[in-house]
Amino acid sequence: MTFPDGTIAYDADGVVLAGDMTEDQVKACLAAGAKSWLYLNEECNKACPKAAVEAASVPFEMVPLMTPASLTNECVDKLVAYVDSAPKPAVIQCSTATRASIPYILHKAKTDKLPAASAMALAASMTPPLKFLEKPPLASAVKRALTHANRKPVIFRQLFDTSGSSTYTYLIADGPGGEAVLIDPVLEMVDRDLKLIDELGVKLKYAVNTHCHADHVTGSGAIKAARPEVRSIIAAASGAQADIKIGHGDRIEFGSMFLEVRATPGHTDGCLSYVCDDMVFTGDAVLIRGCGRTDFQQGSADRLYESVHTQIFSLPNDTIIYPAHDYKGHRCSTVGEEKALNPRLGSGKTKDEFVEIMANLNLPYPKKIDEALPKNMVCGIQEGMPTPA
Ligand SMILES: N[C@@H](CCC(=O)N[C@@H](CSS)C(=O)NCC(=O)O)C(=O)O
Repeated sequence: MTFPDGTIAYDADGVVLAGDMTEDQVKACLAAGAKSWLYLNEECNKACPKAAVEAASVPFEMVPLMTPASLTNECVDKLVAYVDSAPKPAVIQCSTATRASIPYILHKAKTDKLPAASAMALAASMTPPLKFLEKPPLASAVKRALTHANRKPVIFRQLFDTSGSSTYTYLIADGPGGEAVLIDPVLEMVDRDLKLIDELGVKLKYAVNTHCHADHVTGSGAIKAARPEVRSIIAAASGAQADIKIGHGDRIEFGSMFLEVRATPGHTDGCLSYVCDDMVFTGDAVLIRGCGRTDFQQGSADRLYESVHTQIFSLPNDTIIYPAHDYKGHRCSTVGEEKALNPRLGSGKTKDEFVEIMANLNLPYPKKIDEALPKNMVCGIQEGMPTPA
C-alpha cells in the first residue's frame, strides 16, 4: 500500500501503523485497499475516521489504548486476537503511530514465538525503530505485555500433602487436553491427584520423582496401578527402580514442553532438579530459606553446596523456585531471593560455613523413614499392585 504522505509509519506484515490523518488521507488509505481498521483513540477524538471507514464498508474497531496502564492482559489478548484475524491490509491508528506499533509487536512476538527481549530487540532494529520505544513508561508496559502475549496456556498446579509430610506435588500440563507430568506424588494423595488430572482433562505421561524420599512413600506405584500407561521416573544415581532412570542433561518431554534435568546431589546422591521455562523444581536441594538435610541417605553438605551454587544459583534471578517441602507455609521463592536471603546457602555463605551449619542442625529423623525408604527404592510398587508392563 502506498499513501499520500509521511503520516503512515509502516507497512509490515500486512499491518499499517498510522498516526492522525486528514479526511483526504483516510480516503486515500481506503482507496489503496485497507480492509480493516483498528483505532486506539476514543471515538470522541476529532480526527476519528469511524464514519468514513464504515461508509467504505471496512470494519472499524476501537480499543482505547491511551496510557501504559491500559495495556492490561485482557487488552493484550484483544489486540493480539485482532491483528490475528483482521482482514489485511489492516490499519492500526492512534495519534502519532506510537501506540499503534504496540499491537503489531505483540502479535509478531506471539506468531514468531519471540521471547520478550527478542521482540524488543526486533522493535529497535526496524527502520525507523517502533515508536513506543521512545516513551520509557510505554516501553516497559510493552515488555511486560510481551511476556503475557507469548505465554503458553500451560496448566500448573501446586498441590500440598495434607496427610503429614508437607510435600508439594506439582502438576504441569501442556495446556488443556495436553500431556502432563506429576512431580513428587505422595501415596496418600494419589486419589486427589488423579481426580484433578481427570477434571482438567490432561493426559498424565510421567510420575517424576526428584529423589528417593525418606519422609513419605511416593505415589508413583499407586498411580501406575491405576493408570498403567504412566511411566515412573527417578535418577539412575538414586539406585531406585523405576520405568525410566535419568541423569543430568536429560530432557523429560511432554507435549511441546520439557523438564531439563539437573543433577543436584547432596541431600541424597540421586537428587535431581527440574527446570521448566522460568520455574525450577528443586526437590529437597533448595527449600525456601533452607535446604535438604545432609545427615543420612548419602548426604553430603559439601556436594549440596556445590550443586546449589552451580546448578540452581546459576539460573536467572527471577527463576521461580518450587521446593518439595515447606514447613512454614511458604509456597515458592526465586533464585535471586534465595541467593540473597537463604540463611544456609545464600548471602555470601562460604562452603565451610555451610558445612558447619549442616553439621549442627540436629533434626529428628523423619517419622516414616523406615517405611518410606524401602518402598521408594522400588518406586512405590507394593505387594498386591499390578506390576508395570
Ligand atoms: N518432620 C518431618 C521431616 C522433616 C525433615 O527432616 N525434612 C527433610 C526433608 S524430608 S527427608 C529435610 O531435609 N529438612 C530440612 C530442614 O531444615 O528441615 C517428618 O517427620 O516427616
